[in-house]
Amino acid sequence: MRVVPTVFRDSEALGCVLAAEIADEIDGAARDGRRYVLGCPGGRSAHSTYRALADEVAARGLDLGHVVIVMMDEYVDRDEATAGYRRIDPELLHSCVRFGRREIVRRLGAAAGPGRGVKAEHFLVPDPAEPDAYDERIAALGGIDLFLLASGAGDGHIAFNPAGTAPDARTHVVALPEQTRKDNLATFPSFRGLDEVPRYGVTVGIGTIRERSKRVVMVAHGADKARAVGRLTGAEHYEPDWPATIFTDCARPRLYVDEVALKVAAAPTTSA
Ligand SMILES: N[C@@H]1[C@@H](O)[C@H](O)[C@@H](COP(=O)(O)O)O[C@@H]1O
Repeated sequence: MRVVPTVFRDSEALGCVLAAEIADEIDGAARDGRRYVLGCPGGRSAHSTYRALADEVAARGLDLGHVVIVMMDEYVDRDEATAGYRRIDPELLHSCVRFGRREIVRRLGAAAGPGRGVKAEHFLVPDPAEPDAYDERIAALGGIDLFLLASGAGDGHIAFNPAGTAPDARTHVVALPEQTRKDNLATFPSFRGLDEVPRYGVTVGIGTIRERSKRVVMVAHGADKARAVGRLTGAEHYEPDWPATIFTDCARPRLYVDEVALKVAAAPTTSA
C-alpha cells in the first residue's frame, strides 16, 4: 500500500516522537510480562531516535531487561582460502556491531542504570557462517515488535539487500554493489575512500523483514535522502530496483521523513 509520510521539522523532532513511541511499547511489554524485540539499522537514519530513546529511558526509569535488539546487518570479510565469510573485527569504526553496542546498548544501558540495561545475550547480529540461524532465532523470539528501517540514498538498499533481491529472501551474505559501498562512505565517515569499504555483508533478508515484523517505521531525513523519499512515497508495493520499498508490503508500515528530504524530493528536477 502507498504510505503517506509523517513529516517532521528535522531529524531531532522525528527522533523524539519515534523514541516516545518505542518507550511506550517497551513499557507496555513490561507491564504485560512480554519481551520487546526492536529491529535496528546502523548508520545515521535512526541515530537521533537512539539518542532520544536514551532520554526517554532515563526520564521514565525504564528497565530494559526484556528488550532484545536485532541488528539488521554487518560487514563481512571473505576468506579466499576457504571461500568462507566471517564478521569484520567489531572494533573497526565502521562495524555495525560496534555501532550497535555503543550507540544503542551502551547508550540505553547508561540511561537505564546498573543492571537495568539490555542484556548482552539480547544483542543479536547475523552470522555469515550460519545465516539461516538468524531467521530461526527471530522466529523463536516470536518476531520483531518494531523494525526501524532505512533506505540507501543512492540505490535504495535496505539493510544490505541490493537491487534485484527476491521479496522472500532470508538472512544471507551479499556482495555489496558499488553504489551501496558509495552510500556507505556517507554513513560511516571513518572511511577514507571506497577501497576501505568492505565488499561483502551479511543481512537480514527482505522476506525476514516483511514476514517477521509486527510493524515497521521507515526513517529518511536530510537532503541526500530526497531520492529515497521520492521512491518510498511513490511505491505501492515492492519494487525490486529500490529494495527499501519492501516496507510498503510490511505490517503497519509508517514513513517518517523530515521537511528537507520531502521538499527536495518534490522539487522539479532541472536539466542542463
Ligand atoms: N549497513 C548500514 C545499514 O544498516 C543502514 O540502514 C544503511 C543506511 O544508512 P544511513 O541511515 O546512514 O543512510 O547504511 C548501511 O548500509
